[in-house]
Amino acid sequence: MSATIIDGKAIAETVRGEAADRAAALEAATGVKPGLAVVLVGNDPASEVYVRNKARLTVAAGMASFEHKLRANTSEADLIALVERLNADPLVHGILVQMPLPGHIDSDRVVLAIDPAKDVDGLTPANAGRLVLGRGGLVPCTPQGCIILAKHALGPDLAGKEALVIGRSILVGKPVALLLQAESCTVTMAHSKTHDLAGHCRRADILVAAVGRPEMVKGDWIKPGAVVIDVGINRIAQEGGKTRLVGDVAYEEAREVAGAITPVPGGVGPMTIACLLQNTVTAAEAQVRPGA
Ligand SMILES: Nc1nc2c(c(=O)[nH]1)N[C@@H](CN(C=O)c1ccc(C(=O)N[C@@H](CCC(=O)O)C(=O)O)cc1)CN2
Ligand SMILES: [Mg+2]
Repeated sequence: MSATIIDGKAIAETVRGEAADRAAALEAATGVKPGLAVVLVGNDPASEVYVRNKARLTVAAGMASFEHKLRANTSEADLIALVERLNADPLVHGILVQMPLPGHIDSDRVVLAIDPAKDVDGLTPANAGRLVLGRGGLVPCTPQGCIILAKHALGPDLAGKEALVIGRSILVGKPVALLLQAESCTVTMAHSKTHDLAGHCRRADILVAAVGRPEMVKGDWIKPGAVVIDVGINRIAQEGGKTRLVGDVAYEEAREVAGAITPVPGGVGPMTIACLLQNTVTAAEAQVRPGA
């Protein structure tokens, strides 16, 4: 049996369309155009591409985009001063500081400076706390994307499913585990110290791999019919000096066993920006109509 391929590109297009409709409705009703500020420090080539795509898709969704590109040697104090200016700017409803930051900057201190109402990455302690408590707030983008993709494969009710999350990062592993728990899944979090990872994988109806290790999850680790959500984006060298993108799952093997699987590229990645646009509209709506 060959798995259904979950088309993240097409699903992301639909989600971006919904964000564009909500942005247009907000502007028509209030005159306020949602605005997203993206801050990039340094010239990491992958980050430059992501930031460029964020700006392009923000404008395409009818929102305002503000790009701030800072030199790699920008001080932490200057970066925080920019974040504070963006917090106070009424045209900016969402602020995103592209990760990773250069090593001399403490990303925790920078994230802490972001107004939680504008924290469209959902990374501030206030929003992370709300997620733990199940009290709404802005939710990290990639984890939201993972849930949307899982529901495309399984339908809207994930209750009772065995879910395994490999990886415990603040950006993906921890929040996706909380979101799966909120969907009434039975959630296990695996990481580098987990014993018998393959055995845990074989019990999972939903497997989320977010570990950053190319093709680590093998086909024979997967429960037949499981939904596999591959968050990994690993660039590996090929013959002739070329590179190829692969996920954390050995795709060709896994698709023979899984019921549904996300490809890399074209799976989770496009959902990250689509959910960012949704969060930007959500943040703008809340700032324009507080308490609504
Ligand atoms: N502040 C943040 N920094 C980072 C985040 C984030 O959510 N917030 N996530 C990643 C990077 N990222 C967005 O910022 C991102 C990664 C990948 C994609 C994507 O569409 N990937 C494509 C493949 C792209 C390629 O060829 O390299 C895909 O998977 O199809 C979008 C956004 C880390 N930093
Ligand atoms: Mg650092």
